[in-house]
Amino acid sequence: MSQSGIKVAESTEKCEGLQDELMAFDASKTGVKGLVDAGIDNIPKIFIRPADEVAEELNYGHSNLQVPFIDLNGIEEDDQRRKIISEVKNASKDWGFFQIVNHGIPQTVLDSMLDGVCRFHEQDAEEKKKFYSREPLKKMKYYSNIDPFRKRAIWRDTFTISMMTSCDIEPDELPMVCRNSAFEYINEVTNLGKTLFEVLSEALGLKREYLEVMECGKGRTFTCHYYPACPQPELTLGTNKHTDPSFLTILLQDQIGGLQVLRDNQWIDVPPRPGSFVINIGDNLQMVSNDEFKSAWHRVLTNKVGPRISVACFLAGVMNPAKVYGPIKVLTSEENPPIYKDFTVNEHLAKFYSKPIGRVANTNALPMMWIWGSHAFPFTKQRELDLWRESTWNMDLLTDSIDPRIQEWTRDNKTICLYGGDDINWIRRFTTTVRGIATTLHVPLEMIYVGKRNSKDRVRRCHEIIDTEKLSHIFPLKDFYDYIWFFWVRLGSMWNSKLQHGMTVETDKIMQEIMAMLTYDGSEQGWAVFSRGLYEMTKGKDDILITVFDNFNQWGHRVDHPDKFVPELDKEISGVHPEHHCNRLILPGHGNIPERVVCSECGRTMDKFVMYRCCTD
Ligand SMILES: O=C(O)CCC(=O)C(=O)O
Ligand SMILES: [Fe+2]
Repeated sequence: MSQSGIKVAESTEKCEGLQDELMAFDASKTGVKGLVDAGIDNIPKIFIRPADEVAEELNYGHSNLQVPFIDLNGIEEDDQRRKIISEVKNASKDWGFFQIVNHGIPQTVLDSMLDGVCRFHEQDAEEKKKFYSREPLKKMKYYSNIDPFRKRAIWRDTFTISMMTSCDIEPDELPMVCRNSAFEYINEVTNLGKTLFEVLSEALGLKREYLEVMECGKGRTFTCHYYPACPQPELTLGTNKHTDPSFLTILLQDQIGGLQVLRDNQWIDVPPRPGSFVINIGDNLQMVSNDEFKSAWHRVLTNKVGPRISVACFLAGVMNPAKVYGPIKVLTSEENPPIYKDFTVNEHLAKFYSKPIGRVANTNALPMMWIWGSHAFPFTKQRELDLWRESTWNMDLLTDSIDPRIQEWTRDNKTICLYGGDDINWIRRFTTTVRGIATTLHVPLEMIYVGKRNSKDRVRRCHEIIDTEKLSHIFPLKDFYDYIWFFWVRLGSMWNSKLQHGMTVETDKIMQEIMAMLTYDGSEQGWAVFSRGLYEMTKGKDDILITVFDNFNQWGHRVDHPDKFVPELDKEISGVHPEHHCNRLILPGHGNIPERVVCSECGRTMDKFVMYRCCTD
């Protein structure tokens, strides 16, 4: 593993000409299952692995060694627990992989989960297509794993239940075909995760609750794979070898087989064993344990028989609000200094998705996905530059698919107001005034609150009040913080992406706008952005907006058509010159920090300070 904690699998084959085919396959939304149902005998080119990758795979040997098999029976009895802890410790150090039985989850729960996943993938294609998506905020999505960051399609379809940023899921959020089985499975495996983290903590010589207190078990994703039988498995081989970007992975596999772990350059089968789970240490646990535990390479071979079904539960740690993890202090010493830098779950995921499987690696693959969604394909530096060239600063770029209502309002050419801050008195005054003016001027206005980063409790209270007093639209109350997080993470990604391409606030208009948004968020004040459809935009802060709207009588008469509202407002806002302003741009300390930044409003070089903060409110 490199210092950044990323393991890299390289291949040199180029794959020009496949992109269109990959895109068409993705657009069909029927996945590999769709191809098999259509009765193909020869697998499409997009699945055929290049010669050098095949050669590389053939370089490894195969061994009949046995993956450690650990019986958890009696885990609460002292003697037995000591034995289990010692077995888990050895397996985690030497292998990073082990299988467990007698974990306490009834066989019926495991069987129903596998059945439910099978039903999901084998349901009517039209029904399944409704879930086809890669949107980060979607809790439930299905996609065929043309892993969008790589260049070859993988012979499998996947359905994920994501609790990366929020903790809970309600049964009615799960698809009908597997609702009860999935809900029960999620709860059982979550508890098993707690038990395993306790054992792993003790295996590291730490207090039983250590890893749980570090919240390693948060940020869960249940990834439900379906590997159809393949007519030519020798041409596609299987999934790329990889390590998991999690703390821990709890995997349930059916009886087909195909999973292998790499040890001393030899592939070793991880055989299906009824009633067992496969447990593997992820990259994050390797890093916080300072290499005491290993995150092992593994892969799944494609098979002539199938379908093979597996469910991987990734326990990835806290993503929102970003939590910084690093080698656990008591596990390091002068003789054993920290091998890894501090990291956030997001940063590590971004690195994971930018591993160069093809020749061209782009460390920005995940941020690109966040900014442009699937348009970012094939995630190269060149594509990133082209996308920036094509982008203009408008509501679409600012909000993308965060909330479908915003897209609808944009299409309907409505005037949209996005506003933020966490001062409820300002919010009350601002929303009431602006709505009153819009009514007077017959401007079709939709206002939506986008809150403030790092102010979860105050923003929650604002949300509740805005909702009760019907001041404006809000993001869905239950998951509001996920939406707010994503809104700001996207803006942060845009900033970093521009910075990496050498663009600066002085020369780049979009960067000025992004910076203005980030400085609004860094201030204690309220702010708002107005746009008419995809056309004009204007924005302003707290006191400037209040001044402009208080003076409405002096300029309102010029708005003789709803389309003139935003341009006239813009003129007014630009005419107000506050006597004093001080902008603050707050960037995360572990990201890309530019040497020099100029204020997007006055052009002066900004002073740089270092801030440490212990909490998010
Ligand atoms: O399907 C499997 O057995 C393993 C899948 C896997 O490695 C993964 O999803 O990361
Ligand atoms: Fe994996």
